[in-house]
Amino acid sequence: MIIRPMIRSFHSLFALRIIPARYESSVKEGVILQSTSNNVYENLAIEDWIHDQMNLENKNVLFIWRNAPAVVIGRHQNPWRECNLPLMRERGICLARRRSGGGTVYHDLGNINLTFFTSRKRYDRMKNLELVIRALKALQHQVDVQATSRFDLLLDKKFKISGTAAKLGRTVAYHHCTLLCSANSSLLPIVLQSPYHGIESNATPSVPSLVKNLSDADSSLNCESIMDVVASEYSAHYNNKPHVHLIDPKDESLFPGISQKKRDLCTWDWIYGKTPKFSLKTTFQILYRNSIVDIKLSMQIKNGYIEECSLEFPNYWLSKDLSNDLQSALVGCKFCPTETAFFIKYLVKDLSSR
Ligand SMILES: Nc1ncnc2c1ncn2[C@@H]1O[C@H](COP(=O)(O)OC(=O)CCCC[C@@H]2CCSS2)[C@@H](O)[C@H]1O
Repeated sequence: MIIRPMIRSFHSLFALRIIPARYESSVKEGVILQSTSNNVYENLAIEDWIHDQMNLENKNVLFIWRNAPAVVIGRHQNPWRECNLPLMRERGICLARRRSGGGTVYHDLGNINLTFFTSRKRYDRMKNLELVIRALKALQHQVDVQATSRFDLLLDKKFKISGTAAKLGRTVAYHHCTLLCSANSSLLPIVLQSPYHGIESNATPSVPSLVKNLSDADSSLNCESIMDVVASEYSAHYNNKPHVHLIDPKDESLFPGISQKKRDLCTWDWIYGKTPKFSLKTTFQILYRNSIVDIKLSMQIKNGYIEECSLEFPNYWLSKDLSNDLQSALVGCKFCPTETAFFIKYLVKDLSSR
């Protein structure tokens, strides 16, 4: 039988200072927090806050959260190589860079995220995944879910339903994973396909897999029931009554400094600027006075800004001086392929007509 966890507001517990007194007394206790927000930056800010502010020497925390459509890249990844940014812009899908390493995943309300916070000493990804598997089996005992050596969860030995990443601090650690319940599985591979070619970089590449939703295996495996059963299993592990504390990541009184953490995660400098240095080599064509002109472009991009740029045109078409002017106009600009291509086409036409 599944015991539905009791859902409480976390606010009163903190206000009464019950949390520090009670939960810091024993490692045997696990606190379950569930976000009331579907904003990816707010939820990632909660992870940062817990990581930076909570003393996890004697307690563990499970944070349960879901986001509106978003693509979440790893700390050391290149967004231009990992996803379809123009399509995401068109569909209003957010891009977020998380603090943990690893590959790129797609989130929407059909995807659950689970963050297991512990002291660094107690960090154990396999134990957490085993807990998730026990929870899924409690809902549907025939479901075939197994953990792999790279900490993915596979359904029927073939389809990925969960990806893992982690952040190890000096004293605190967290392991977070996704769980695909009823996400938009036709949009997922399209959004994670970059339209750009010619990017060379040492950034962490993602490892694409065939994915499937748990609800396709059995309709009882929906987001609500899975969040409940994971919470119950987590509580059972600590012999606690299952209590899920609802938290609002906008609540500065509960999480002092959280708004700044969210702002940091939303900045261009974090999302794009943290991309490891990379180069782009490409060719493109522009139509000018009824003829097609081939242009070769080569760039070095550092911290998201164009550091070096070289453009090759047919000599008869644009003088060396004008071509140099164009290259230096691009150096120092933020790298944005759509804007950069537009800018080059516009300036090239302008310069060549002089
Ligand atoms: N939501 C989701 N769940 C599982 N697998 C996914 C998902 N989205 C995409 N994918 C598949 O995984 C690969 C990338 O696998 P790869 O192994 O490269 O990366 C990961 O798994 C990272 C997991 C990060 C989990 C964090 C938890 C909270 S915030 S994000 C991608 O190309 C798809 O094929």
